[in-house]
Amino acid sequence: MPRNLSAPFPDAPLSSPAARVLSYDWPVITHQLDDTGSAILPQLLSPEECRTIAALYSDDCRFRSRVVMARHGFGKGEYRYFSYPLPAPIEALRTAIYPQFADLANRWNERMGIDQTYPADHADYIARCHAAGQTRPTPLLLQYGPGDYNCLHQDLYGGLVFPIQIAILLSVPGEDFTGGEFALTEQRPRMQSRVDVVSLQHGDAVAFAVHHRPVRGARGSYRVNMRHGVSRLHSGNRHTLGIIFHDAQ
Ligand SMILES: O=C(O)CCC(=O)C(=O)O
Ligand SMILES: [Fe+2]
Repeated sequence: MPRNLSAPFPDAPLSSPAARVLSYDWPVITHQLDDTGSAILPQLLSPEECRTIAALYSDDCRFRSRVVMARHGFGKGEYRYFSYPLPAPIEALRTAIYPQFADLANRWNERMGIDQTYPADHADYIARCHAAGQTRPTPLLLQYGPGDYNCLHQDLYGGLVFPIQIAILLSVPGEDFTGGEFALTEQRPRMQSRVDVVSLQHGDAVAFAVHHRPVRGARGSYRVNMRHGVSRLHSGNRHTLGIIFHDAQ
């Protein structure tokens, strides 16, 4: 990787985002994710790291594409997909977080009868994605202004799907922006949909189900259909970093 791509992020192993990943209580987080469909990783990024990553938005050479949501009926606001090589801390987070969720992802697929398994290392999973033609990186930066919103959606980019993803709030709620709440919906068979609003603080990550998740019922597990989105911003600007673990076709 050319050195200048990682230049804004001097290596500081003990305080790096990837090292911080190891300090979370993963059994508690994965239990909560399994139980409710989402879990918060408090302060995954420091205020300084949030600002540095949000500022990448205007750096054209970091990205493979830009999507203006209104043009596609996706909402209002825009996002950009990073190109490979990813900025060092984003690559490091993706690599460090994936193994923490791989077991739960395998258990979910088993319970839902989905015939996809996940190796312990992200590099091995990405090699599978690439062999299946899913070669384009999916981590993205999103940018919202006043009145912007993100319609309920699922981040599916081909047949291979890692069932959990994360989004990190890079802006300060109540200060940089108002409104703009992260929302999850759960569509249950023969029942009305349920919504969860996940209140995030600056630097918090939310881990959530991408597509389906299993819910325990009286006769074993049943599958619910998940979507996520962002409610309308009332004022200000909001940036998020999305980390999706499968690559795109
Ligand atoms: O801006 C947000 O909070 C949602 C981002 C999102 O849709 C994603 O990361 O996939
Ligand atoms: Fe998304």
